Amino acid sequence: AVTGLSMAGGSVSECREYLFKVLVIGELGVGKTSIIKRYVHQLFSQHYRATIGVDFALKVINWDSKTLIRLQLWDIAGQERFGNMTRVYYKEAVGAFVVFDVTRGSTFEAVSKWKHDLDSKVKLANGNPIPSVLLANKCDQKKESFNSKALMDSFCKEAGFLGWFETSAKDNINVDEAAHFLVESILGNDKGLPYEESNGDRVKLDQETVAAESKSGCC
Ligand SMILES: Nc1nc2c(ncn2[C@@H]2O[C@H](COP(=O)(O)OP(=O)(O)OP(=O)(O)O)[C@@H](O)[C@H]2O)c(=O)[nH]1
Ligand SMILES: [Mg+2]
Repeated sequence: AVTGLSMAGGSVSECREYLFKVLVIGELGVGKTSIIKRYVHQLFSQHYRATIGVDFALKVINWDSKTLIRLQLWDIAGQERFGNMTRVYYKEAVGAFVVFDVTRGSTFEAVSKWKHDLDSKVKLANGNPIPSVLLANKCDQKKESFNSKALMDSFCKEAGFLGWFETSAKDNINVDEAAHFLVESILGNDKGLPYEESNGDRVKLDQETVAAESKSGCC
């Protein structure tokens, strides 16, 4: 199962491996856990079980022939509601999704608070806010209060989001696209990040995980 990596032989040293900690935040029940489950495991469940505290998931991405990205997704319970623990959870994150539910206007109104909580508690090494993307989730459903595209664009610009996507964890709409967009922005900020590691020993250590979680090895 590890042929992809073993065969690479001498060229392994040309690979780059990144570990990116990415936060998923937003109000109770907006679909944070569901989006992650869809993205990482291609699964969806109608059943709602509130996350307690924080959960984790790992997505290994063969970004291109020379780049392997390990995306560590931090699924933070909506019931944390920008409390004291969020400071601990946000530590060293390099990107974030803020999620709201298009069927519940109140969850959109809370977006600014989550964004403010994020920006006040975590920053890039250069002092800039970490890249963040807004997700308007449950777009398979009837929208209660959902702004026009133009309004969403200007809201994002004002609030400091890099962009926004209408997503559905249920119907698998825009989940991969949103993740790709965020990772691209994070990679654009990569210079000097402490999380970058060149391949080498690290790859050997992680061989089994990589082989288990991705269809083909990096490089
Ligand atoms: N129709 C529809 N339902 C969704 C979608 N995403 C999530 N749900 C449902 O919404 C409910 C809440 O989803 P969760 O993913 O548990 O929400 P959460 O944001 O993790 O909630 P907390 O952990 O409490 O913060 C569940 O019943 C899901 O099945 C979606 O895209 N479409
Ligand atoms: Mg959850």
